[in-house]
Amino acid sequence: MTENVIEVRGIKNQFGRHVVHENLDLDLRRGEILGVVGGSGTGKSVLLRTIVGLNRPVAGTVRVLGQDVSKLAGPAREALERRWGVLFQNGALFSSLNVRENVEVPLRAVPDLPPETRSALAELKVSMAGLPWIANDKYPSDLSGGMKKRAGLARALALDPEIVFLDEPTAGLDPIGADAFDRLILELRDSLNLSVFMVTHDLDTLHTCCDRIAVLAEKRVLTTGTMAEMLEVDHPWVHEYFHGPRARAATASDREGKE
Ligand SMILES: Nc1ncnc2c1ncn2[C@@H]1O[C@H](COP(=O)(O)OP(=O)(O)OP(=O)(O)O)[C@@H](O)[C@H]1O
Repeated sequence: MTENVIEVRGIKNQFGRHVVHENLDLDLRRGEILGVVGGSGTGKSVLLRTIVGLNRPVAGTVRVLGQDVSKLAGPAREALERRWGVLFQNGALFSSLNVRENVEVPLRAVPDLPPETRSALAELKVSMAGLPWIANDKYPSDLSGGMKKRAGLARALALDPEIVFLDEPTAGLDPIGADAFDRLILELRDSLNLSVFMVTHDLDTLHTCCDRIAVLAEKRVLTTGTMAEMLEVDHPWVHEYFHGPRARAATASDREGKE
């Protein structure tokens, strides 16, 4: 049986009187790339933040790698956090640090790691994220959007995580850059045995990368399944999303790519 690395059960998120999630359930299976989609404001980012413990839900539980996130504190909590990496939407790099130093930030939590080893490990992750050697010494302001994403990804990979969270990784990238990023995610998943939770609006990414898709609507995960299964879902938003003009273009380009 496939092991779940994330189990979200009965989550409720509410800000003031605004209920964002109610009774939301979701699983991430080990080794899969799960694409999380939904209309603007359906709470995709809030869900990601809830799973990594940056947002405390009003009700429900989140288990990551078998542990209840809300019940952990101190060193146990830090130990669990070291088993995942997050790429936030804009890369969330420290502007005063160069790329190598940004990637070194999570590595500073590792006790007794000599500075030269830390630096070498950071450079390895930078290269795994597909950046050239010279990028190590560049500051975020000198990087293109695609390079910033890759630097953010290198930092997410710094501690050899089992799970990677990606918040709209291809947003703002041109189609060629987005396609290259999709392929990088696939390669890294395969070579590092990652499980990937990816919030995305990008239909090409869903086609190229995702094993399963979860649709957020009506305050919960309305449905999950493969792309083929999504095409059969009889719900107005899901139908419009997966059968609309952009979906047709993505399907066509996917087919061309495979010919
Ligand atoms: N800290 C907060 N305080 C109050 N409201 C919040 C907070 N965080 C999120 N929200 C609200 O929760 C809702 C969901 O936000 P979220 O950013 O998760 O949506 P999303 O699905 O990721 O949207 P988009 O696709 O536009 O990025 C929005 O209405 C947002 O205003």
